[in-house]
Amino acid sequence: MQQLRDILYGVNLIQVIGSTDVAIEAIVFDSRKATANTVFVAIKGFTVDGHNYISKAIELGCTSIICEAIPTETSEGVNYIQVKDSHQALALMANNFYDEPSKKLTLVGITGTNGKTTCTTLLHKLFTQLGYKVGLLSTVVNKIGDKEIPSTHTTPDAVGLNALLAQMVEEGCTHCFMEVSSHAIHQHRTTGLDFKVGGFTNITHDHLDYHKTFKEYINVKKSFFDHLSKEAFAITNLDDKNGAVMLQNTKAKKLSYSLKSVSDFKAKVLENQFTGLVLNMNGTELWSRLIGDFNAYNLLLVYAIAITLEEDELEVLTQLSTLESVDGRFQYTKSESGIIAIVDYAHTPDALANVLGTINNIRTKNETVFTVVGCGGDRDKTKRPLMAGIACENSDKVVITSDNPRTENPETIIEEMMTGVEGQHYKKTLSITNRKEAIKTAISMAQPNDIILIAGKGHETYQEINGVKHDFDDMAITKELFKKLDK
Ligand SMILES: CC(=O)N[C@H]1[C@@H](OP(=O)(O)OP(=O)(O)OC[C@H]2O[C@@H](n3ccc(=O)[nH]c3=O)[C@H](O)[C@@H]2O)O[C@H](CO)[C@@H](O)[C@@H]1O[C@H](C)C(=O)N[C@@H](C)C(=O)N[C@H](CCC(=O)O)C(=O)O
Ligand SMILES: Nc1ncnc2c1ncn2[C@@H]1O[C@H](COP(=O)(O)OP(=O)(O)OP(=O)(O)O)[C@@H](O)[C@H]1O
Ligand SMILES: N[C@H](CCC[C@H](N)C(=O)O)C(=O)O
Ligand SMILES: [Mg+2]
Repeated sequence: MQQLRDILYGVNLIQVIGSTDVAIEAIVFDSRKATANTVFVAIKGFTVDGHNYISKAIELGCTSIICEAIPTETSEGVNYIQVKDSHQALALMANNFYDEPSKKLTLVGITGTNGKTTCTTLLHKLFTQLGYKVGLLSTVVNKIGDKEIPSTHTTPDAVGLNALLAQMVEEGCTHCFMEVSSHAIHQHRTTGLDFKVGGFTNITHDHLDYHKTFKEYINVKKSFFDHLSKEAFAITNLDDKNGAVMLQNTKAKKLSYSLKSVSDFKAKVLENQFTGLVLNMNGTELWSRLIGDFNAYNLLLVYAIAITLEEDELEVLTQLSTLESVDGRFQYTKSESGIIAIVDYAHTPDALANVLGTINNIRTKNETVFTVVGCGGDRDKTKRPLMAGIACENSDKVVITSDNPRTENPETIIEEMMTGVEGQHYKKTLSITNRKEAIKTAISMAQPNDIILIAGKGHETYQEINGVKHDFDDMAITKELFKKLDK
């Protein structure tokens, strides 16, 4: 049990009605989880206002409420603490409640539109191989050492986040590598954390449903660096148009990486094939199994962070060259007959164009490029025709199929995708609703050296149809089909 007054340390208080001398067992921000020994933080959300649920929390026995506005009718025996910003209060309280776990390990945060999962996962693998027990907070999975904890968000909520960091500390982790999403920065999920390193990958148009303008999206990402301490390191990508802007107002020690301009950490792509990359990494040759130009940036940022954290350069380079691709991120496999398959999580028009751009960059012009792609149900419908159009423009043959139909009719989704296929592209397009059949068909049509991109589901291990998650793993299915083919 902790005293409420102690966990309010650093929070901008406006007024206290009642007392802060109360023992607290947990912080909750969902009234449904409130009990007698919890403090309920009322948050104005996008769907509802948590302030409307204060009375519900009290009904469940809660006697301490943090809010931005004191209710007009207050209850006897309840402590109301008015704060300027509930989101911020929640994060600072969570930090205090768990005794500032971020200060007890080396916390590294990666932000940017693309590459966060890849870089944090590579860092987790690298530091594990360097002999440390380390934590990972990512879109795909959270990890404490090798122990996996399912992940629901790219960046967990402030309470869950500090709880996981505390668990990492307790279980002996020396470092934690985490993805910092723009939503998380905006919602103060990472406020108050003591980052030792902040890394920036890149920024392109994304999440504009949330951030409204690109300028606002840039400013939100930049505010992560604005809040780093002067003891921290901020590492940016100078090849990104907005890379320098990110560090404009940071107090942290500024570092940069680039493939194209003068910077603290430099790399050059010497070879870029489906078998991997050969890079000149700050003067030393490095072979990597990761594929595509963009992975040169990811490897360079990972290297820069390891060197900044004073790891031995030779050891870092040796271990880096053993790392394999991250699940569902440009993941490569090849049949015995020589058909290449790439599984990638690209589920937006921009990501699909990027992945196909990378494939077309590496291919020699003799092979056929197949794309197997679908779009998720109950999600943005405007992307459907765009993704089909992009698949057709950038590949030789396209199999339009299902992703996670969720509650929608998969055939309707496919029809909507097909509206984006222009007349001259019809003859290269097939539609097969069953995703496994679609992959099988592409494989049956492919010749040795042809390339099949299976896009949209990446690391996902299920296909959600009408509320039921059926086992489904693009890579496992592809390998199984390859095996049958090779028999
Ligand atoms: C848009 C967004 O980020 N929404 C997040 C937000 O939800 P919200 O604002 O809609 O919450 P709300 O339903 O209006 O409720 C407001 C408050 O009232 C409370 N409430 C509600 C009902 C009730 O009976 N009692 C009660 O107390 C809620 O617990 C909440 O505190 O706050 C919730 C609680 O923390 C989050 O779970 C939720 O994430 C949703 C599920 C989500 O999908 N978020 C995505 C967009 C997201 O965060 N993505 C990024 C990465 C994206 C990427 O890079 O691809 C991520 O970091 O995962
Ligand atoms: N540095 C990069 N630049 C551009 N594209 C990248 C980069 N790294 C990975 N990608 C591609 O972008 C997609 C997303 O990669 P990744 O999952 O690492 O990014 P993320 O930032 O974690 O995304 P999310 O917002 O989904 O969490 C993948 O399709 C991958 O192939
Ligand atoms: N986390 C995102 C990714 C979707 C990936 C794609 N496979 C789909 O189901 O649409 C979402 O749920 O919108
Ligand atoms: Mg991610």
